[in-house]
Amino acid sequence: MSSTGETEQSTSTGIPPEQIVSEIVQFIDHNGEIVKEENDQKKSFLSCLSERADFLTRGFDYSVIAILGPQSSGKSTLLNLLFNTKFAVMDSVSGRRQTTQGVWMGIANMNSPETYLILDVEGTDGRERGEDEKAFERKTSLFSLVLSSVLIINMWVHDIGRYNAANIALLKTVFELNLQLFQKKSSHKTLLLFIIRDHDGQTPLDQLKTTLLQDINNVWTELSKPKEYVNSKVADFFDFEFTSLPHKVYCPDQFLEQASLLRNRFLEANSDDFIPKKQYRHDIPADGLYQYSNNVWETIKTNKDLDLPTQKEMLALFRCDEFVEASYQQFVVELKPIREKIEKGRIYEGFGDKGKQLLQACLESYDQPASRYHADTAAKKRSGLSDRVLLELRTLFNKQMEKLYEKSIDFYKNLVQETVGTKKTAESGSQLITHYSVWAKNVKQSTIDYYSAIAKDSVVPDANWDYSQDLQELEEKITNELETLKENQLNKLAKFMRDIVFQQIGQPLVKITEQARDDMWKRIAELLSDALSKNEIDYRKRLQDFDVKEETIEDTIKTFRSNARDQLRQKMKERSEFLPLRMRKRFEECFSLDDKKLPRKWSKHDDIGTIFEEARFNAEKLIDLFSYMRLNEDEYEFTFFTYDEASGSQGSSSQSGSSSKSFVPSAVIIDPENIILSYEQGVTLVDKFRLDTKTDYMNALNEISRSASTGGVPGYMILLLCVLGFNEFMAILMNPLYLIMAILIGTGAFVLHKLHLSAPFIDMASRLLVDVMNKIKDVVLQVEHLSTHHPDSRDSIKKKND
Ligand SMILES: Nc1nc2c(ncn2[C@@H]2O[C@H](COP(=O)(O)OP(=O)(O)OP(=O)(O)O)[C@@H](O)[C@H]2O)c(=O)[nH]1
Repeated sequence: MSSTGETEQSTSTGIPPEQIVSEIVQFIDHNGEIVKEENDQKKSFLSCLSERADFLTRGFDYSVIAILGPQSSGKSTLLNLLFNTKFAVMDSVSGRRQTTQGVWMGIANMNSPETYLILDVEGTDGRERGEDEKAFERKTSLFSLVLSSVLIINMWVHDIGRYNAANIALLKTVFELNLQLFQKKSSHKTLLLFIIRDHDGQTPLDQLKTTLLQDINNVWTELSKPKEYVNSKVADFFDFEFTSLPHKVYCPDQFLEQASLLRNRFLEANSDDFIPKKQYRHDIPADGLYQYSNNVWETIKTNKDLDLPTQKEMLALFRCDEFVEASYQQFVVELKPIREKIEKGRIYEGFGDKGKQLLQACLESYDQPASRYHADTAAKKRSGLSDRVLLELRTLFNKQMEKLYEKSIDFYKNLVQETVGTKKTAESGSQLITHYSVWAKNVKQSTIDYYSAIAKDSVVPDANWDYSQDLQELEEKITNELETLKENQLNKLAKFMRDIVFQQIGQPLVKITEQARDDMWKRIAELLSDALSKNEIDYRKRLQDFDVKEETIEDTIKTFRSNARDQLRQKMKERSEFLPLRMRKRFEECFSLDDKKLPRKWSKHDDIGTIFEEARFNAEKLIDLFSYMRLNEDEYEFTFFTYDEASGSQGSSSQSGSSSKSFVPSAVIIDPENIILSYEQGVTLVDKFRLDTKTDYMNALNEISRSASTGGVPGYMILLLCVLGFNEFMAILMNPLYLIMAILIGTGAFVLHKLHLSAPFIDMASRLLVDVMNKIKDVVLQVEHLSTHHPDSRDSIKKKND
């Protein structure tokens, strides 16, 4: 019969077929190979287990029960009855032959809180295997012994007392193998449950039990034991239980009844006669059983020395790696949103605590299954997992720290910005930080505090991550930034103080320069000195706020004074740009206005030359005044430009008027720093000014000559004109042409008079007349000159005139 014979089993158990769960799988096949799904097209133990979460989550809370015994001794029948499994049972009609091949496994389906994994092992003493029988029997027996906590020894009643019977050989094998295992150190006893089949009751069970125990002891005594176990007893390693079942065929009802009673002993954990007590259980977690079974069988198969602790370690290594991976993946998923936030350049607040939480969750999820495995191995793997998680967290921590560094710099910049205002106003220099050194100290501390708080918050507790170097770098950076800012602020303060001084002296300076009195420099020097002294106190106080050394303060004040001088020179240069206008004004005040400050009316009695020269001198004096800065008392009387009466060729000689004086630089050694207008600029000014005033001089002359020529006509001359001109008057009246011309001229004169244009017209006409007269005069003089020096030519002229 094949291994899938199900029909007979379901009927023989008496359990309704629908309640039977057909979860039996071949773990080791007839050839001693572990059944793998892909090879055999059969369901493997692995895939069967993977569908049984209820079993996998049992941890240590399950028992493995295996059955050993002669072939066709009703092992599968019994297992199915006890555990509601569906192991294949031989069809008795087809004869006694091997049904169970290799090792089958199934999970008990008993409607009980207890969980059993049942191993149905190929019968011993079978005809099918032949020569290899002993070897295979040893291997499967060893495999069953390693895995199971309860080992059922199934035996025929008639085999008891027969020392050569198969059951004795089986016991010997089991004991030998057990010693082999115990040499490698074991932890608990295994229960050997003897089930005597076809017990007809003729020999009481107790007697059978005694016989069996005798046999057991004999076998144990005869065993060649390792040194350390020479004096050991079989009871040191095994507990024994004995029970019997009636003949299944002859007494089916009693058989089922007894089987049912036996079944009950697997249901109630609290009952005294409960068979698979906890103390017999192995320390292999349910979820590692498959891997462990695999390892054990592979080791047995290859005839290697079976070292159970090593097997457990190997299992732990394998399983713990799986748990590590599963826990780590879970950690990666939970870390994802945090990672994304940090990688986007944002700060994750409370990173440290969150990290610790994730680490703990990860380790807890690992510990739960891993704690059931080999403790040292599980601990090592746990430590590896912890390191891996911490490394990942550390990478993110480093990124967060980089960002935090940048953020701290921004934080610092914001603090600066808040104090100095917007960039625009800061650049314009209007914003000065008061009490700088105190402020800077606070800003630095706030930035450090900001960094430290988040950094501390980002360290996973107990991770021992150090950020002190970064913090030190930040401190240095902020110190440097503050130094630069301090320089900047000092420069701004210097400018501010300079501006204050010039704001204060600005208006008075304009007034003084406009007045341009001879004591102009004395007044400017006093003005500047007052302003400097007044502001110096404030400046010193402000400098002290910057926590600068005393000598630096002194140097700064010196620079402040010297810069003020420079700026004054600059201001004076600006003021000197209006010099031509001021000179013109000064000249006109003197030349064009009389003593009563009324427009001057030139008469032939006026000494134009002297007045003109005096007016020009007064105006040109301004060039000297504005050309050189005189702030010291001994410099007030100093002249930079002066008149050189002797020289007519150098510098700017007078081109009009009566003066031939030149305007030249003083021979005194001067400080070039104080020069406002250079000599060349002065000469250019003089030249332009003199050219400009030449017209004034000419106009004055013209005005005098005009007034001389336009004096009143005497009355007698008018009477004489009437008497002598009577004929011409009448001729005009009589001649229409003359009359019209006279009317036209008369009308023109009347219109000019009415429009008040007669004076300009006369002025123009008289000028024209004077010009013509002058020209005629020049021609006459030239002719005279020629005639005096060249008589011939005079003769020739005379001749010509003749
Ligand atoms: N005499 C007797 N026969 C039984 C008993 N239990 C089962 N059988 C019969 O014995 C035959 C073999 O039963 P299995 O349960 O297949 O025996 P097995 O030990 O599992 O057989 P293998 O797996 O091949 O070693 C079947 O025909 C059963 O009906 C029993 O208690 N006494």
